[in-house]
Amino acid sequence: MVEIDPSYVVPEELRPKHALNDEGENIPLIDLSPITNREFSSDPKALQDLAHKVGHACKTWGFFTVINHGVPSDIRRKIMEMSRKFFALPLDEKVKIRREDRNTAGFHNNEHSKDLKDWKETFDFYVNDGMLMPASHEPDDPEVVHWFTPWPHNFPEFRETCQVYGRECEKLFFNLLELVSLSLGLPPKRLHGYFENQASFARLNHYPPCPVPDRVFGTGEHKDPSALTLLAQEDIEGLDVQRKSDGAWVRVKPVPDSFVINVGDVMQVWSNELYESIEHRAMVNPEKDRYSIPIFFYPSHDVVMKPVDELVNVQNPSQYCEYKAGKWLNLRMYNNYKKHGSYMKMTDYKIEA
Ligand SMILES: O=C(O)CCC(=O)C(=O)O
Ligand SMILES: [Fe+2]
Repeated sequence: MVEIDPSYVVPEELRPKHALNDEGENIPLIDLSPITNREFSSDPKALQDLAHKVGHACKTWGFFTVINHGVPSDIRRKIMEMSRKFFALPLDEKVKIRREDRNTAGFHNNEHSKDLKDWKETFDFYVNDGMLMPASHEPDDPEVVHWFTPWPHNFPEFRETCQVYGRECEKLFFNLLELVSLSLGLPPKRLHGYFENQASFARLNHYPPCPVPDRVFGTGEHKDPSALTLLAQEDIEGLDVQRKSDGAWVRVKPVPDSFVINVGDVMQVWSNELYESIEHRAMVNPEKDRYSIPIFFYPSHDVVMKPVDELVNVQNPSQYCEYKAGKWLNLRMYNNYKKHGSYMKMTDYKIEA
């Protein structure tokens, strides 16, 4: 048997169960051309239909794939190319821009999900570089600091491409946010203000081939902290999603030039659990390098997270304690990094029934 570094090996009882193939009738595929091909408001019926599809996908799966989304394919191809080039740099170059304790931007090859090392290397960058974040997760500490991305030296094309890609995905994100808001019966721009000084970040993931793919996770089973995540993957599959109806793991079939969208923890709170953040993971394979790029759209640090008022009433009381968005992200990063038990969950902030 091939031996690998034991810190990657998943204990027998937690070994990933094989995922079912997504045969098309599973994770919803949504064509966004009604909003990308014309003015958003020009056809209210098409818009409502689309919002309905998005709402149904959020409720039943928490995941859906979008096509005709408006993000130019050449920009997407370009960032995948830059990602390959970056990870092909010598390790001693990459570690010069290694991520620090809380400020997670930069290179990392030691990612833990639930106390295990993930079989991957990553580079994180902020969509709004230099954004404000709380200095610590302590609720009473008022200090805020700027978080910057440590960009690789002498590689301006990499930085430019990442920044342009972030801006393009942001447009798609705001379109999706309108659809999600409409699907919840809210005004289309009801949630936009929460992203004025957004703490969103993108992650380039590189999963090298693994001789024992059934004994490791590329990215361990987890939920995203975001409001929504937009994930670009290529034709090498590996993303598995836990089906809400029966808990089975389902492999997401890569659709060319699509994005996989998922509901994150913040949306779960805003929607007072009408929509749930769903567990997912990435698996690796024995022969091929796999690259993926999630962007986690996250609100401004000073936004107080709680279910939106319109969705709370006597029949549906708020299920969550109020918590500052930046404090929560900071706490989750801190706990992940320090390897304190399993990762932070939004459900830790549920109001006891
Ligand atoms: O690589 C993938 O397909 C998924 C990665 C992921 O879920 C994450 O980085 O949060
Ligand atoms: Fe994720």
